[in-house]
Amino acid sequence: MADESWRVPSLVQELAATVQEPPSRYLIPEQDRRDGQLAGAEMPEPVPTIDLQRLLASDDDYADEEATKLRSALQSWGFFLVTEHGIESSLMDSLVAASREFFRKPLQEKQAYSNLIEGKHWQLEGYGNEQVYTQDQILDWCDRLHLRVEPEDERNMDRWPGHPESFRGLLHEYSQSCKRVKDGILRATARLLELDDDDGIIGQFGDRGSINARFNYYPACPRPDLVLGVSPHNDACVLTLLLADEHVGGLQFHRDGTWYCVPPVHGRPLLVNVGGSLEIMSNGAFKSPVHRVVTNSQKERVSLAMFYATDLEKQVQPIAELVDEKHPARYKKIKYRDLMAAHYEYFSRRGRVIESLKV
Ligand SMILES: O=C(O)CCC(=O)C(=O)O
Ligand SMILES: [Fe+2]
Repeated sequence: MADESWRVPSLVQELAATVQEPPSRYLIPEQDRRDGQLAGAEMPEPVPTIDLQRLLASDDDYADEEATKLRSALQSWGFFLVTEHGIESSLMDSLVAASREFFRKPLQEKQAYSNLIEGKHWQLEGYGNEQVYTQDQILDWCDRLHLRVEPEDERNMDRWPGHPESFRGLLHEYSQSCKRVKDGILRATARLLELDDDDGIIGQFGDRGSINARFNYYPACPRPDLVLGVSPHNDACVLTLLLADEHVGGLQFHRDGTWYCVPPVHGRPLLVNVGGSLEIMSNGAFKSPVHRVVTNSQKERVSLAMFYATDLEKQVQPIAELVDEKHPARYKKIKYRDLMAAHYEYFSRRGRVIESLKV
């Protein structure tokens, strides 16, 4: 039988502890690292910042002012910070601390939550790496813990770390708190598109809209000039709420041919970005930004992305109210289940599925 061991690379945390140089499978193409390209540029303006309390205020003046900022952020960068989101920073701190504690556990303990069935068949959920499709796929300098949080009855509790003991409760509580933030932003976004308030974008999720939590763990890398923590991609979901590392930067967004660095921010704002599903639903009014993560040689980095997406069986397509003779659909429709599958396959060869859906 053919040797398929390339499908199961080592965990990056183990590599980081043992190698002087990243193995060749992690090295990005020469042309992508020439001239210090990985360093990225400073943003030409501060990261757009939306005050959620003002955005949702009953006082129209405040809300209008914030909505104008939201429109501008959505149309320019496709991402923004949300402050005054109402989530206790102590809850965020505790969850981040619990996830760090998990990643620091001995390998054997973490392997109990592996994303490999019988040590070889990859699945999305659990602790491990990205799916490896081909032998020449360039691998990311990152381990992750991916958990389905909603629908609640589809939680695979055997993949949720039991240690530290607080982990499960904290993730549950955090996901409940994030929902209000996500709903508030989507309502305001629907208003910008002049969609019906009640149905708007939220109505597009279907009965079994999903939340997936992804804890990313980037060990320090001996050669950050040669690898990426996460390869360029845009998220496939509707909206992502990212809790980024407070102290260690690395996230970069692509705009007009330049990579821009997002500096680490204190005070626990959430970084929100438009997912590919929302780009399709808005018929291209809002673009899903391409982003990547670079590593550094000094410090590990941890982030938590919450991906809000539709029911897997739901067709993702331009919202009917936004399409007419003058504004034809600019994207083909696709079932979310198929979009997800294509997303990961395209990602593995550094492509973007959304490009293939443009009419
Ligand atoms: O770690 C980050 O800051 C971003 C991670 C990311 O883009 C993702 O998980 O989709
Ligand atoms: Fe992402």
